[in-house]
Amino acid sequence: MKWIHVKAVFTGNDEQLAEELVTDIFLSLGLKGVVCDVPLPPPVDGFASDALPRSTENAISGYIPDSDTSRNLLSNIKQKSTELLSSGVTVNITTQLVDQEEWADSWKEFFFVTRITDKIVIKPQWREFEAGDDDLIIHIDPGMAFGTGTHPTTAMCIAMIEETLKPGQTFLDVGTGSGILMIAAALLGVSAMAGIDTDEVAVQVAGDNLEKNKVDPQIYHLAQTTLDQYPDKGMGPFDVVVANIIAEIILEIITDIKQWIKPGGTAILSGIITEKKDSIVAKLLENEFTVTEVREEGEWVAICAIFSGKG
Ligand SMILES: C[S@@+](CC[C@H](N)C(=O)[O-])C[C@H]1O[C@@H](n2cnc3c(N)ncnc32)[C@H](O)[C@@H]1O
Repeated sequence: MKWIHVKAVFTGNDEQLAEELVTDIFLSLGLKGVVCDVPLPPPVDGFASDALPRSTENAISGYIPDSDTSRNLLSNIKQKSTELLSSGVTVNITTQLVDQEEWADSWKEFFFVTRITDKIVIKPQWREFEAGDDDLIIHIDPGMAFGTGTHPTTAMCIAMIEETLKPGQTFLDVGTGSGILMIAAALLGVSAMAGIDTDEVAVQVAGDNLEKNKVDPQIYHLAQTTLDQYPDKGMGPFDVVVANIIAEIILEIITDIKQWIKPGGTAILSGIITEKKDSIVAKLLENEFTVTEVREEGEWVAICAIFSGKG
């Protein structure tokens, strides 16, 4: 099936009002997949700065089916957009014909089979891969959640988990995203694990991915929560606690991690930019952790630390 991709580039003295008015036209006329693409502030701590380029113009886009009625619908969109001139909003509409598959799956062409360590390989569902005898395969569909495994912060976490986690140990993933680190932990023989995220969608996507990877639901618990609110489900304290979140949040939760890690347990902290490394190390030392490794890749730092306190 073919769709018409309709894009409205707009300008206005009050850009927020302009955005609302143009979005309203798209939604009221029933366009599908409406996306707002406006210049945003730079990503926090550079997360995803290497992903898609940030927009330089204000645009709303959406899709209408390519059918007999699409010409009428298009002229309706154009007319309503012209009427916005009286509110000081100028809109320029352009269209492009696309295939349904092209629309739904366009991002997938950028996601390949990726070997993270000698053992662990990440395989998107739609790619072919012939696994070796010792390969551990993570099947992943990130959907709307962070965590394809190709980001250096995730890749460093996976490598550190592989080096740290022993079969039969317990694992906590703070900020689980797509659930990718929990799947790695399951492949490495974890006996029980918990994953939490503040984002409802992430918790849902993580659940789907754990199921796709056939992880036994008896061994894990997922929750939408912060660590300080995490209800004890009888799994903790944990042998290994991972948090791949931005440095500001890691700084805040180190005292909570202390409550959930076993004495002698390992914390793996990632998502830290170089400038924030020293503040994280200092906070760990203040909280009875011994830093055993600082790994760096480009501007990203991952830290491994052993908890030497009583918990
Ligand atoms: C960078 S992603 C990491 C995803 C995945 N663990 C990985 O390594 O690829 C960080 C995740 O942490 C979640 N998050 C942010 N702040 C949080 C908090 N205070 N507590 C728990 N999760 C949080 C976000 O919603 C996001 O899914």
